[in-house]
Amino acid sequence: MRNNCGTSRIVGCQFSLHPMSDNFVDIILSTLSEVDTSKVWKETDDVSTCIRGKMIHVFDVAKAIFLHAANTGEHVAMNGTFSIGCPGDTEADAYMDETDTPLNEEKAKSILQIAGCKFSLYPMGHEDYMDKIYEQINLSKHRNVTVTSTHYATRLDGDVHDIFNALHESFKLVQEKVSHVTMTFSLSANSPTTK
Ligand SMILES: Cc1ncc(C[n+]2csc(CCO)c2C)c(N)n1
Repeated sequence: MRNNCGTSRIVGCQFSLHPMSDNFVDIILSTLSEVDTSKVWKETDDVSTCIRGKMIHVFDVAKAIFLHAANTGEHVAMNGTFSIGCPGDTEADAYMDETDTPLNEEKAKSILQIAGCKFSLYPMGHEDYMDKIYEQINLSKHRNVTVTSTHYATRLDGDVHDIFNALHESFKLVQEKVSHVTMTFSLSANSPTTK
């Protein structure tokens, strides 16, 4: 395989939560503490939060954080980047020995929330990268979300569980073929702007 730029299968997600509320500090901090992050490495600063570990837990935690924040009813935005196979990532502190049971699904599944999402896949160092991207955009159409193309991104509308499922599946399938992949996303819930 020519994609040998990374051997580790640590997944990371660097993201920021932006609640459009006077109460933003409480919403960010309580969300970060309410969600069970014990199966991922986590670091928060004034700009963003980074979580790292097994793919299943990184997606579980990212989804739960967005759902808990949106469940306040406030207009909440979340932007971030998922990454896998980054040559600079190290496995040492990445919680790679955890079992595969996601810790937040039980609580999160009862939260029903509609959202809009724009995502972009970046399969790194691959000549056929546009084919890899189109494959996933086409597959998204069968994942219970409305798919629209827009400049530099694909828009997904629907339930947050279905949106995260589509993001997770796209990311998982691409990294099986391309070692180093990043995926950016931008989510918005409870926006006063109708589409
Ligand atoms: C997920 C996430 N992590 C960190 C920040 C940065 N940040 C902005 S306000 C605030 C709370 C008070 O310091 C923090 C940590 C963010 N926006 N979203």
